[in-house]
Amino acid sequence: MDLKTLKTTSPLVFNYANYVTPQFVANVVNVVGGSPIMAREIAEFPDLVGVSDAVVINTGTWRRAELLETIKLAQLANQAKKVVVLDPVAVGIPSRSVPVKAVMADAKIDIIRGNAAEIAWFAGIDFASHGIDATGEGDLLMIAQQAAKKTGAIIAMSGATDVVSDGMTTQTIAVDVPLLATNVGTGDALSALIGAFNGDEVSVTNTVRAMAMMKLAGVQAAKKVTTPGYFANQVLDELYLLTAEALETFMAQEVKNG
Ligand SMILES: Nc1ncnc2c1ncn2[C@@H]1O[C@H](COP(=O)(O)OP(=O)(O)OP(=O)(O)O)[C@@H](O)[C@H]1O
Ligand SMILES: Cc1ncsc1CCO
Ligand SMILES: [Mg+2]
Repeated sequence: MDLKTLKTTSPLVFNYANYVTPQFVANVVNVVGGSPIMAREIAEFPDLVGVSDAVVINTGTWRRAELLETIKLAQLANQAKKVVVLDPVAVGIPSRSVPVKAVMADAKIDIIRGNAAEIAWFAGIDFASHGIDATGEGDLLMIAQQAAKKTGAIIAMSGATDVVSDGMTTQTIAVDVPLLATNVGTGDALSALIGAFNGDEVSVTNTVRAMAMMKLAGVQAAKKVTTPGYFANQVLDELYLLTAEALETFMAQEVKNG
């Protein structure tokens, strides 16, 4: 959906969130006009999936005791034909790949959003990382395309250059806003935003819209503040203020076909 539709229909985004950043994630969905809800109780999943437009599964603080529940959530979303976004935090660390492998084996993931190192793991390509951060260099377009082909999911790779690919169509946004990487949770929030924009239809364009929105909010915020604490709040304000017209103009200028 476009931003106008998002603001009028307010897609409900069910975040199976990590316990580090849920407040920021919920606020990002809220300020753009969506509606966030968080939950971990399996007894609630059928009801919550039923009323949701998107389900976003973040494995950042997974627990083995909750693994079957996580799989069940993805399956319920599949059955209800709700878009499923996976945020595979630090999946390159072997213990962190356990929930990702399990969910992908038993359910269909529509969109995977991660940094370059996380996406490279799906492509089977080495890429340096340090905990939750990507630190290496590589052929980003090729990595995103490979990951899309191997998983069958739309890949949303974030970083100084954002890359979105379904294996056939690949689009990039090469706009460097280093402050965007200073706030822990910007990526988690971006995954939720991707869920919101894909709530009516899963597509590369809707995924690029979400990536462009976060990037443009970062560009605008960086014009006003220069330190991380204020920046995180300014990003929320810019997301709140952004119009559908400004977003489409930014996309026309900055989204390139790869
Ligand atoms: N160096 C950078 N320059 C510009 N934008 C960046 C940069 N690094 C990240 N971003 C932007 O920050 C947002 C989050 O992407 P990032 O790759 O940092 O996710 P992440 O590593 O999963 O973050 P987190 O784990 O903190 O949630 C995206 O909108 C991305 O475009
Ligand atoms: C710091 C951190 N640790 C697990 S999840 C998370 C938030 C980044 O995704
Ligand atoms: Mg992350």
